Amino acid sequence: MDADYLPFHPNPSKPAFKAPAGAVDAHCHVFGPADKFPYHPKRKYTPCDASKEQLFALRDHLGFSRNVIVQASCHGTDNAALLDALRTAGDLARGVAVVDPYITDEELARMHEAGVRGVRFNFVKRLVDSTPREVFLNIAARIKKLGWHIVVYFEAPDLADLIPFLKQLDTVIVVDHMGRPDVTKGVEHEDFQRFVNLLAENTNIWTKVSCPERLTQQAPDYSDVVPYMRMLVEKFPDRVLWGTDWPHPNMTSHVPDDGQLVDVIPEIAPTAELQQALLVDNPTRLYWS
Ligand SMILES: O=C(O)/C=C(\C=C(/O)C(=O)O)C(=O)O
Repeated sequence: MDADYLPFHPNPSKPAFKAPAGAVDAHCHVFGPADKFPYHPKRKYTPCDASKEQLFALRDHLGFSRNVIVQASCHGTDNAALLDALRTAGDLARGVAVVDPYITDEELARMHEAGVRGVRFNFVKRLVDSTPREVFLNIAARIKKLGWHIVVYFEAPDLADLIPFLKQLDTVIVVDHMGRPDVTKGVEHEDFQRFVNLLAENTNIWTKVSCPERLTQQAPDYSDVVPYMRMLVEKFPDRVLWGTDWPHPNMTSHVPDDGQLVDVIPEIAPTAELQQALLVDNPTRLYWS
């Protein structure tokens, strides 16, 4: 593992919040183990191993029922670790893969059979080299027949430039981590309002209200991120997802306590109805329908 990154919490607290039956951790990863599932040679970071067994034990510890496992850049387009975890979990997990344009229809079908229901387009420059937009459009066309959606990961300064591309995608689009707003600017700043307006004007665009641990300027207190998460839950209650982001790659400020992350949920989704939509109904509609 890269020396300057922190590992995941070895002993996360038991959350006080009781998740509703069927609750989904809709953004998490499996990494390695490297001796079985080596990391991609072109990766920009090397994480600590984080196994499917550890992920599923965390799911149970946090009182959740299901996972959506997302391919991370450290494994590139080698989805073997993801597919192995999906095949172990059966109906308790679904996946989001990263594919290249040369993938065969047979491999896509095998991924669907294993539980993959989307692909991820990563635009975060510290994580990946840039991919030509036409390559992504080609992949988007390839996955339509499978009914898959597209997860996108970008940082707030890149949003304005990405909007015309996003509008070319006629599937459901799920934005990771609220498009990573700069929480020092406030929810009314034009940058975050640009993101809010994008969802208001495009009902095919969803967002994960996740990663306060990455966005906060006052770790491990996440209160500066809660207003952003809550605004999106209240404005778009049927188009939000929540995830732990375990095992929290590339963290340097602190080691997030996954139990504490779960206990943020009632602050951002203050009613049982909002919690049901965020944790059960929305992920079920997108990944288990
Ligand atoms: O895990 C996350 O969602 C966030 C990060 C990494 C990735 O998503 C990835 O490597 O694909 C990050 O911000 O470093």
